[in-house]
Amino acid sequence: MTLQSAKNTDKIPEPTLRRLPWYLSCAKLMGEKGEKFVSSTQISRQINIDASQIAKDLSYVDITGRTRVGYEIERLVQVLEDFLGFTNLHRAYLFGVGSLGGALLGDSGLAHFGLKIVGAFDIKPELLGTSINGIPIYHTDEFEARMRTERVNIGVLTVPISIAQEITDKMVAGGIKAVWNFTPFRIRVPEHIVVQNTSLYAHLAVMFNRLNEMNT
Ligand SMILES: NC(=O)c1ccc[n+]([C@@H]2O[C@H](COP(=O)([O-])OP(=O)(O)OC[C@H]3O[C@@H](n4cnc5c(N)ncnc54)[C@H](O)[C@@H]3O)[C@@H](O)[C@H]2O)c1
Repeated sequence: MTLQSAKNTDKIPEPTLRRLPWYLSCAKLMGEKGEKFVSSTQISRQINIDASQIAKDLSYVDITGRTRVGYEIERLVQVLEDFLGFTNLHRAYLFGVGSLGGALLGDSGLAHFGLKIVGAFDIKPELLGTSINGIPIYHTDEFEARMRTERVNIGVLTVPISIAQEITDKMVAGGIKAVWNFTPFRIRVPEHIVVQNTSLYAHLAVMFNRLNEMNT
């Protein structure tokens, strides 16, 4: 008997997509410890998410668990990495090499999650012609020309808020298909462009709120 044999073909919900990387990290860690199988109950204990929720989430990916033993770790890791798009590197450009943009360029972890930043753009003369973590920095005016020769479809936006829309428009006109927006500005894009807004501060607000709840 299998834990679940039929793959769920419904559109995958966003919360599920956000939880899958947690399962991946957990499975990897257990694999490194020499385990061969992992059950949803074991994952549940590690990351404090309901086991039935984990089994439901995993029904969206092409993996079948076995009663009592669970999922084969090696296969689970491979299937999740493929499903999440972490195995084929997505090429990206970054705009705005300031304190946040510079830190992102320095983060080799992004490549492990499938994002390879192949170039960055800024306007500060002292940055041009230099590189961070092997990633070259060019003048923003060079973007269109570079887009014609490099296959890049993601733009990471870390410019000042005042020019967030202007740079987004430039990216889209140049052929960028998805924008990872770190600015607090709600950028407007045509329908076929994917936007992911990310804010560290939003998580901070959740933490403060929970902290207050705990201490009242
Ligand atoms: N999402 C988050 O959690 C988070 C965290 C920190 C900062 N931010 C946002 O990220 C953005 C950058 O913040 P920061 O602290 O790194 O600012 P910063 O001032 O250190 O960096 C901005 C960089 O953009 C460059 N720039 C200016 N005009 C440009 C252009 N036309 N083309 C390319 N680059 C240009 C500047 O020269 C500078 O290097 C801001 O919008 C900020 O609000 C978001």
